[in-house]
Amino acid sequence: MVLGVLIVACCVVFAVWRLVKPRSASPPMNSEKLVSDLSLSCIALALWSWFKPRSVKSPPMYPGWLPLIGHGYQLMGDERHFWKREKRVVEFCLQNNDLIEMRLGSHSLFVLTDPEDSLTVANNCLEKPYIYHYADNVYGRGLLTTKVDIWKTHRKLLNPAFNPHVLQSFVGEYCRQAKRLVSSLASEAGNGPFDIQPYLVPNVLTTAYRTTFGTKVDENSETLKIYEEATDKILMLILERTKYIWLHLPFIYKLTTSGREFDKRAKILKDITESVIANRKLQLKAANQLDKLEESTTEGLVPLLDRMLDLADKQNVLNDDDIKEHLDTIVGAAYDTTATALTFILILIGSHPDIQEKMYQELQKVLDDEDRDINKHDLPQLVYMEAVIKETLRLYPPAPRFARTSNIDVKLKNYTLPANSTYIVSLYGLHRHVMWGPDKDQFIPERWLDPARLPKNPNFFAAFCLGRRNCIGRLYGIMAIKTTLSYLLRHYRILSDIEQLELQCNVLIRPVSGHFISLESRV
Ligand code: HEM
Repeated sequence: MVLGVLIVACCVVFAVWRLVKPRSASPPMNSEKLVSDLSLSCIALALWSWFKPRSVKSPPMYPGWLPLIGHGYQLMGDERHFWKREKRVVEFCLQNNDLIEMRLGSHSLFVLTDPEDSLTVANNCLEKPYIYHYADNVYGRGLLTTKVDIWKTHRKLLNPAFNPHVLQSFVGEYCRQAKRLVSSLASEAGNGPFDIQPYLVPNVLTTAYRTTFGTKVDENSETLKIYEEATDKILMLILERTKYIWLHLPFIYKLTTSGREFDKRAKILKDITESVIANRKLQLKAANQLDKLEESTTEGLVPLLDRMLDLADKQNVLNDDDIKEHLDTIVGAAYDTTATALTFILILIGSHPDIQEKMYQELQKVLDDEDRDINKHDLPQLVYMEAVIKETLRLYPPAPRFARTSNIDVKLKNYTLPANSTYIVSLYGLHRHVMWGPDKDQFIPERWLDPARLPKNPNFFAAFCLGRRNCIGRLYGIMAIKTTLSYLLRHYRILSDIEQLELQCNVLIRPVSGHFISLESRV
């Protein structure tokens, strides 16, 4: 170790001296020298990262790390490869006392699957690490990525916009979109397996867009398509940047095609959202509606944009940029997660006809066998359906991990982790932990109806994240999913085969293809 430190120190001193030594009397530096200096610096860095002293009591290191790049090279490849790799890391973590170390470049990442340690990290490390800030010029001020001091104030301001009373006013919109989905799927019924994701994504996006922006947009609208494509591409580019460490440096990223593409797509989102905000302001001003907002009943849909404009108007707390980035974050965080959750639910109930039948019977009972719209009173009564949703999200949490950082050391059960590291809590791993019992890998919705079959702490169901910085849209998501499922189940029998399920991961995990879902008309 001492030898290592000495070698590194000598190399660094030599490299620095060669780079900075006065050259007035010497000939101009030629490219050969420059290359040799740079190579020397790289070797020094490599040696440093190789010999860098690890604390005596460090968690086990995931196998295969290399100097300079750490484990970065293992993440390269397509989205299937990425998920296979992540799953292997999680399995290694579960087998090694639920805490391991990895390196991205020379930066330490600690992967956790221990329930108590995960909760400690979730509650005490509220700051998001640098990888989240790759999204800064799109979502920077939004709740998901913003700095913790801003987050604390803004989360308090926005929490009321997601309370049950407000969300109940969205049920009419959830129904409208669910009915549209049912009719657009009619052509697939009885025609064998098909990919359902392309139906679900624009449908849920329309719901999210309308409840957030309030504009009358339908799912075939050109704006919505452009918005969806831009959001999709942005999420893909963020993941690409995370995987390839040379793209981490902002000045290099700016020069790449990906960097330019990112800026282009960010501008598209910005232009769409800014114009929606400006139009809405004009409309509301003309109708003098901001004043009437507080009197609004649960029946009328008051979009989140109006609530934010109201906050800006009355309390002068949010400016237009804040509002824009909050809205884009909410739509971005809402639609793909919810559509992916729905896809997994359909695959699972399509593979378990008995469970699907129980859901259908419960639904018919709640609706008194009537062919009527779902309302806000029906949703809480769909208890078995909620168990199915939770059990699906336990086995396949669409966002399979979250990351945090802290500028102070973090004390866990068996280790104290150094400040400024990145902590990755694997929600997928947490949900496959032995605390769920010997049947942890099986799909058993009934476990949610029997507290004895659940972990003692209900927070260990973490599909919507853990601790204080959890998902603000949890209830929104569950209500939208329940409404959509209610309409689908009443019209169709779903068939699928879980054995064929293969996963891939960009930011979310999702089926490689939804080709194995088929529908049979119930009427
Ligand atoms: C099944 C659906 C959903 C799942 C599985 C889900 C999951 C999550 C997870 C795991 C996080 C933490 C992410 C992180 O820290 O990296 C999160 C945060 C967030 N989600 Fe969701 N989400 C869902 C639906 C929604 C919906 C419908 C909305 C909005 C309408 C939403 C808005 C947000 C926002 C704004 C955050 C950031 C919260 C903060 O930091 O204060 N999500 N979600």
